[in-house]
Amino acid sequence: MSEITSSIPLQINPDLQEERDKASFNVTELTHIIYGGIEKTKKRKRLEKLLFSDPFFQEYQNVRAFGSRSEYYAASVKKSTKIFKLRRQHKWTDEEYETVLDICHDDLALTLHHTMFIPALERLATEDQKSKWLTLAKQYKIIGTYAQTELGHGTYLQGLETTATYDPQTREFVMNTPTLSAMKWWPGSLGKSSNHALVLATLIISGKKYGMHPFLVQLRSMDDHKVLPGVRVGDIGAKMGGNSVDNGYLILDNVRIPRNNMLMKNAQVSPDGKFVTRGPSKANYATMMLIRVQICTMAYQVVSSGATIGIRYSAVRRQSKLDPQDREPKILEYQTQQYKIFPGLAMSYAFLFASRSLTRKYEEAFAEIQRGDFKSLPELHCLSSGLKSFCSEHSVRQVEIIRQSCGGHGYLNAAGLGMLVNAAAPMITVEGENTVMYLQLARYILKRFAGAMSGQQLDGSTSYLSMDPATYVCPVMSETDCRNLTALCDIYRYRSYMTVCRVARQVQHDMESDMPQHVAINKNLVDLVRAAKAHSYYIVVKDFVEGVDALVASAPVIKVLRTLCCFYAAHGIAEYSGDFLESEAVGLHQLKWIKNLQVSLLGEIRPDAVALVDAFDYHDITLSSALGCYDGNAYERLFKSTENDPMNKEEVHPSYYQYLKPFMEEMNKSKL
Ligand SMILES: CCCCCCCCCCCCCCCCCCCCC/C=C/C(=O)SCCNC(=O)CCNC(=O)[C@H](O)C(C)(C)COP(=O)(O)OP(=O)(O)OC[C@H]1O[C@@H](n2cnc3c(N)ncnc32)[C@H](O)[C@@H]1OP(=O)(O)O
Ligand SMILES: Cc1cc2nc3c(=O)[nH]c(=O)nc-3n(C[C@H](O)[C@H](O)[C@H](O)COP(=O)(O)OP(=O)(O)OC[C@H]3O[C@@H](n4cnc5c(N)ncnc54)[C@H](O)[C@@H]3O)c2cc1C
Repeated sequence: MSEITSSIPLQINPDLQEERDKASFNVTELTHIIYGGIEKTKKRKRLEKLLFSDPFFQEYQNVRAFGSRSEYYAASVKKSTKIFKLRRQHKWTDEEYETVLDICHDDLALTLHHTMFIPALERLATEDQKSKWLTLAKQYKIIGTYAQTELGHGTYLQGLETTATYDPQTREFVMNTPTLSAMKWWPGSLGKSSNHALVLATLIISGKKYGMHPFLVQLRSMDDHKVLPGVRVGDIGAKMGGNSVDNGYLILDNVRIPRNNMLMKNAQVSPDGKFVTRGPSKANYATMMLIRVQICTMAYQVVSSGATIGIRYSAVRRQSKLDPQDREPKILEYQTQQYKIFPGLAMSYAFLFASRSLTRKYEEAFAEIQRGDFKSLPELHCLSSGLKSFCSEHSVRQVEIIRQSCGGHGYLNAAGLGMLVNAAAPMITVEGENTVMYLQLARYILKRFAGAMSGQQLDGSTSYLSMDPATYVCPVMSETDCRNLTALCDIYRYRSYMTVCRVARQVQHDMESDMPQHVAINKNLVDLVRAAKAHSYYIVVKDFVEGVDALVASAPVIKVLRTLCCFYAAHGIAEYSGDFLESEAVGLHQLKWIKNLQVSLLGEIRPDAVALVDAFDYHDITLSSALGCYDGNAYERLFKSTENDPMNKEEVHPSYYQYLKPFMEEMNKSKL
């Protein structure tokens, strides 16, 4: 017993080293591909070194694990301000700053200032307004949030109740929260951190409503951070996760702001109260679309972090017996363990390619929109809505499966997986609740399908809806065909086509039976979501296949990625086999072959599993997991983590003197 210490061995756990030694490809080459080249990897490493040379970043983890809500929030404010200062000092570009946020792997107290407040100013303010407000925001002379959601409405933006009534006498807007349900509720950084908020409110001029518009409202004094007259603001309380952020409530009572505080890029109110719009009516929704695109990248980061922890731990954890003559095997040897974790590994690479492709499309469309050309907006809105929902839903579910695959230790905070699941869970809700976003995509697909039926030539992500289904023959004719990525992609495309076609015909049939449109739609909502999911799955598989096909890399790297891509596609067909059979994208024979392939691919991925997660190159502080550390010394790190537990500070806990001791004394004296 005396040999048991909590010190961490210097060497890599031999079980993990053994895995690294048998990798079939060069891990560094794949890391460079993931981060977009050698230079970007080097830059990230430099930033990592700069950040983590400050002991605060290590200490922060203890506060996160063991601190009170208030201590955690304070440490998070400290971390945000440290990063802001470093940004100014080193003149980081936006890209470098985003890399730093990725390295931190955290939703920080003041992150919203950068992720939403600044992008909203960039998208919604006029040039004059930008030169004032954006400059102040970028110099951290004001700290802001994006206050849209209310207690009564988040999804239905037309139902927002906060009002901005124009007063032409004083040339001001009067901001009001007319009811309990109208109070802003949820905005991040609102409760305690921000001194300004971009408040989305219904514009009223001379008693007439003009829809939702953005207004810049000062909430707190710039001298002492005290709340300004007419403003009531606070924190909404502890959440399942993300407790470093002060999501807040806000009540405005006749708060007057100058006319120029309405962000007027897309619509203007003249001094005498005339309303003029420019561009499409949804132009003010631009910031949400950006974040939806970013959520796909976050989903990649979430699932790849989970896969890293699950796979490294499974390579060092030994349990039970496979061969009765042999020692206990690594749990990674069990086929069932591989079946739980490898879908998350394959998904990581699928989402890497899909989010990269979506980001590229977003950047191209954004450049067009800046030039006043809005033609790509509907396609981009629907693509980003679908992929945001798909990537968040699948990543959160998969990380929870990985957490369960780590047995009891997966349940400890020190494993990092519970925190990851809880932190990532809101991706499903924020920036448009997933079902609602899938339905936006479904609505677009139905319209495009109707267009195709009437002979329109379609382009973009829905161009396949012009296909003639009669020409479809399942491209998998033999077991070997199952490895053909193009064939697998065709199967997804046809499944999607048939799912869309079926629901479109049903809606049409219901409407032709004299059902009002809204009744017909509501009667088919479940199948509409199914169609949007089928379309999104097809896009992700297509992006993965095309991404791997376009790669310039060594043969071993291409081979391992093709294997993963094949597994990702085969696994999806096996998991949703009912849908694929029902749409006749595959028959029973093909399904059997694909299921066999899926299982045999587990064994092919197995030798490269650790190398494939090493390629994500997450720093130990970023992962924040005793189970997933690079050196594989999971038990030592778990034991070490107990040192920081305040419960272990005293040999005898104060509750003993307060409760247990008197209780024991009473029990011992008792005659019963
Ligand atoms: C942060 C660091 C992370 C580092 C990563 C490390 C990883 C590991 C660590 C784990 C940490 C994970 C972190 C998790 C992150 C979680 C928190 C992140 C912080 C997020 C902050 C959140 C902010 C918010 O939520 S802000 C509020 C967002 N709100 C919404 O999105 C509202 C949703 N509702 C809507 O968008 C609309 O109302 C809608 C679309 C539902 C309906 O709108 P409508 O006005 O009623 O319109 P409708 O009649 O249906 O349609 C009309 C027409 O308009 C078209 N339309 C709608 N929207 C748009 C649009 N945006 N653009 C273009 N067109 C649009 C629609 O399609 C219709 O068209 P037609 O059919 O042609 O008429
Ligand atoms: C951690 C976190 C951070 C947030 N940060 C911010 C922020 O910074 N700023 C901000 O403004 N907001 C923020 N929000 C709010 C967030 O944007 C909303 O919660 C989100 O848009 C969902 O809206 P809701 O809560 O009104 O859900 P609801 O719309 O009430 O959804 C509840 C249920 O109703 C269903 N539903 C609703 N409408 C329909 C429909 N038309 N068809 C079918 N089903 C429907 C949904 O599918 C869901 O199942 C945040 C939320 C969270 C959890």
